[in-house]
Amino acid sequence: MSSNETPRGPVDSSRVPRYAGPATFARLPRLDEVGRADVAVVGVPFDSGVSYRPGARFGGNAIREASRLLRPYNPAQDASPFALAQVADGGDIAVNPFNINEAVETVEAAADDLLGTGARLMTLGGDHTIALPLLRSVAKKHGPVALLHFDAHLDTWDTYFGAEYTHGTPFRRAVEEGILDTSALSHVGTRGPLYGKQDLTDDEKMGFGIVTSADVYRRGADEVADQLRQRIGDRPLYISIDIDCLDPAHAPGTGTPEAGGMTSRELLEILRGLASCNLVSADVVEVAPAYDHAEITSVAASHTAYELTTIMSRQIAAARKDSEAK
Ligand SMILES: N=C(N)NCCCC(=O)O
Ligand SMILES: [Zn+2]
Ligand SMILES: [Zn+2]
Repeated sequence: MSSNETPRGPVDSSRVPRYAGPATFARLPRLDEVGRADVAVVGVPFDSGVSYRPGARFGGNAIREASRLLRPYNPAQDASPFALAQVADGGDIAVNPFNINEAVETVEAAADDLLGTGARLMTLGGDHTIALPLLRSVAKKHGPVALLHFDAHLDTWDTYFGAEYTHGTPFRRAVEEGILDTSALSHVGTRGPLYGKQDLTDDEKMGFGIVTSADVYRRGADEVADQLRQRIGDRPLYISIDIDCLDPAHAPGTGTPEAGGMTSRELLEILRGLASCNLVSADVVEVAPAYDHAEITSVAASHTAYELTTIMSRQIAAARKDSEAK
């Protein structure tokens, strides 16, 4: 979209019932209908990297279905994300479910193509394995990025059954590959049993800071967001959100649930507190709808993606305004 074109927004739900027609994210146009997008929402139906319950391959479409009720104005950020920038649904990246290495390559190549058009990515997973190829692609464009990782788990383990690419290992690979800015790495929402204390020592050596789920409860969302914002500064930021960062009460539909998690309100409030960060792309992963009830998890995931999309749209609009003023 050039600067003077009006973005094409969602279907008007006061004219076409919101439950009618095929679901795109937030009832937005498809990418092929608008040509190019400032923010491309893409699904990655891949769950061959999971260690426990499968089913996240259906997560992207469940989030799209649950996103039918999103409305165009976001009062929490005082912004209309789909009017500020062209946001469009780029459909799914077709990845090989039988060959993880090939799937990882396919995700990276598809992300390269989309980022090459100038779009930022809002990816709907899929299991957490896919964060690695997404980060590789983002780092090709921006250099090593700051990472904010919301998850019950560290996902910095080494291997499972000898496999390097799994949903428990993407961030160790990313650190090894030098694609993360190790001065600004944080996990948020971490909790639950580990294999040993060494897991934490290794993680700290990689450069991660940890805000546990109990820290969020004790200190509150605003203080946590302030601390994270200071650590991130103006570095290019990637946010990866494993929906299991939420308590199973708020996100039962996921593959490796852990008790004692954040509420969806806490997650959304922390994200809103990060609105001034330079968010270059983001993912929401690990929604496994077969374990969900009443779309609890996919509704939470759709609102999470909506906040992230709003942050990106606001920044795109602000950058456009800046460059027009010059
Ligand atoms: N990324 C997610 N959701 N889970 C990782 C769990 C790895 C394990 O089974 O130890
Ligand atoms: Zn997790
Ligand atoms: Zn994870």
